[in-house]
Amino acid sequence: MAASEQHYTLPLPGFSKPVRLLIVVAPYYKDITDQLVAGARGVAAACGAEADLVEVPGALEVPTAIGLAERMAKYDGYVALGCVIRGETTHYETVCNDSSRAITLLGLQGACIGNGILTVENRGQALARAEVAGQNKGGGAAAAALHLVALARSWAAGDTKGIGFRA
Ligand SMILES: Nc1c(NC[C@H](O)[C@H](O)[C@H](O)CO)[nH]c(=O)[nH]c1=O
Ligand SMILES: CC(=O)[C@@H](O)COP(=O)(O)O
Repeated sequence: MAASEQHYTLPLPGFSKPVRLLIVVAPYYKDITDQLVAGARGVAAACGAEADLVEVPGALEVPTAIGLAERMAKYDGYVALGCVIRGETTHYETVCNDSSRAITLLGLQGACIGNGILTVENRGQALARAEVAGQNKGGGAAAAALHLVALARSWAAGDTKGIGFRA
């Protein structure tokens, strides 16, 4: 897969203090989310970050797990992974909208979260986006979380010329 189809860039190198990520995965479609997890772990390893993993039943529980973990203040960032495939009813909209909105709200409250919950029409779309050799959306979500961690750390250190700012 051409790297150009993997729509993310790794955060700038050089985390001086180890980064601890928590991957929260909803293995509703485990064969698909296993690819997302592999992609996220690959990016975390490439950036020297540690990554723990917890499972929840479905995408609707992912933000709750992140909120619980954030209160423990044990992790620097979070990778939300899952796969939501449209069914016969409107429940698809609920699962997609409520999980993504809750994750966004947690981010606005200061949690560094990359959202790799796929919201797709069918398995083919899911596989194309989950496969590490494909669009690697799990890797992209991990990169997003790490970018936010780097940004938060650079600003906390008073560095406004680092990541996120351009001279
Ligand atoms: N249909 C999908 C779900 N549905 C389950 C919900 O996420 C939730 O676990 C349930 O409503 C209990 O609160 N979850 C997915 O991750 N993917 C789906 O396609
Ligand atoms: C995304 C969903 O919740 C969906 O898979 C549930 O299927 P259905 O709408 O047919 O009940």
